[in-house]
Amino acid sequence: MNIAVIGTGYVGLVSGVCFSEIGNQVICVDNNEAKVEMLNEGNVPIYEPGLKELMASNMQAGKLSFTSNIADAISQSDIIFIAVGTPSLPSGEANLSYVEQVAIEIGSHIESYKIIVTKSTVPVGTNDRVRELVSSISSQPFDVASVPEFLREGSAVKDTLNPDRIVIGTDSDRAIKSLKKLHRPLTENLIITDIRSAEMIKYASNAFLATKISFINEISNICEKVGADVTRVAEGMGYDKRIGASFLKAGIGYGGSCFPKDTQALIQIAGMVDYDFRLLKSVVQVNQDQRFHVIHKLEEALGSLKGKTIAVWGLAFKPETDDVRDAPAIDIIQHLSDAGAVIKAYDPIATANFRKEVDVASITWEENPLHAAEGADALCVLTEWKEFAHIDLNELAGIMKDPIMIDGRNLYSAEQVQASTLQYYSVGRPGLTKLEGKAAAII
Ligand SMILES: NC(=O)c1ccc[n+]([C@@H]2O[C@H](COP(=O)([O-])OP(=O)(O)OC[C@H]3O[C@@H](n4cnc5c(N)ncnc54)[C@H](O)[C@@H]3O)[C@@H](O)[C@H]2O)c1
Ligand SMILES: O=c1ccn([C@@H]2O[C@H](COP(=O)(O)OP(=O)(O)O[C@H]3O[C@H](CO)[C@@H](O)[C@H](O)[C@H]3O)[C@@H](O)[C@H]2O)c(=O)[nH]1
Repeated sequence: MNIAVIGTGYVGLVSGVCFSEIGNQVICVDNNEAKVEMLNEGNVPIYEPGLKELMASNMQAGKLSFTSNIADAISQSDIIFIAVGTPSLPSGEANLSYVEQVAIEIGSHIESYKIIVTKSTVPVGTNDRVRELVSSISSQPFDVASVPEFLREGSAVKDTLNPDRIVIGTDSDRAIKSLKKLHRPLTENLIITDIRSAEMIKYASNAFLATKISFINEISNICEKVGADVTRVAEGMGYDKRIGASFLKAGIGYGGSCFPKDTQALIQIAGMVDYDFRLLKSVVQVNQDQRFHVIHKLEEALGSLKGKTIAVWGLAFKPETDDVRDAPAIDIIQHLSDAGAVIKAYDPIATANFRKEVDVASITWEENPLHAAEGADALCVLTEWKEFAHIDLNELAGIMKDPIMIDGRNLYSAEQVQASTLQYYSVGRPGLTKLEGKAAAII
């Protein structure tokens, strides 16, 4: 089939590459000409395992190309995917201006029947708006559909080629037939719904996953006070198939370009119809507070942070990505700097992006984790990169001024911690916390 994908962010680029991989002819469009030039040279603007190789082989096979000319892409395609950003407005609502702009451009260039599919995460009613905008400009025949995207950064290619399900929301039999044919090589689990339900499925899924994370983070806070181990609690809960083991890792709260934005947007969507989504508001508040538990633990260990040197390992919002959008590290580092600390930061790949996000004077950007830790009063682990997991904790303790570690991701095992001389603080595992000369704070 002939596909146009508009927007070459995570979703557009990965979807475009994967659609070509399963045998379609794909043109990806972006209005950022520098990005298009880079992509045409075979360079990938994001770090995503496996993407560069797959993109190169499909470009070479003549199945995938990039352009900034939307008219060309539309004329050569049967199905047009809208995959532009829907960032938060200051109110928390989704900013639909990019989606609307694309709808207007499609309306201006459409010359024959097309299926217009929204892949961007959009509030209920947006596909109706796309339909209205296109038909206000053009009298050509078209159908609209909502096919939300569920990929995760860091495993985006794998998720796209092996999805748990594909949701297809449309009111057109013709669109259902084509979209089923397009997606069937990826999975047999195709969920056909009305458009509004499809739009809602995406927000409800992200809000539910965010709720699981805030839930386990609150459990971890209670574990710290009652002397239970949250990792064992999550394991014990996860064997119950009704609960499931995933998204029960306690830590420093969720970040990234989706959960923070989509939870806020769903609160706004509910508010528009006079519904107070109290549960989700609490999820957001718990998540914001959880970021600062790292600071509280540092203060417990060091007292005032003024003039203290704090090493930070990990800036990306999760491992295997260089994306730092709404990374908890942004809030934490800003707070450390405001408290008068000097920061030595290291991330395997996200430093360049992070430097564009924070404007903090008292920070140095280190080339490797041990350089960052050298001479530090304490170390905070904010992203669970694999390269940190294998570091010799005794060697680490030996180069720090004070061997204090706040492990915000529960990266280290009980054995590793107990064999080390670190003064160690975890998330919800108080039995491992070694306070100077005192027994762990277990009630
Ligand atoms: N990032 C993720 O992991 C993820 C996963 C699932 C769903 N989503 C959703 O998918 C959507 C896209 O997210 P993203 O992270 O890929 O976005 P992004 O902001 O990284 O990329 C959007 C791209 O669209 C381009 N663009 C904007 N206006 C355009 C126009 N008029 N014509 C052509 N190109 C245009 C931009 O230049 C940019 O390259 C959002 O709604 C997001 O919520 C994202
Ligand atoms: O048990 C867990 C799982 C995740 N996280 C954090 O949650 C955030 C989001 O992680 P993840 O969901 O793996 O990454 P995203 O790439 O943001 O993917 C989410 O957001 C995308 C955009 O909507 C959706 O497509 C995906 O299905 C959804 O998982 C990160 O900060 C993680 O550190 C935890 O703290 N504990």
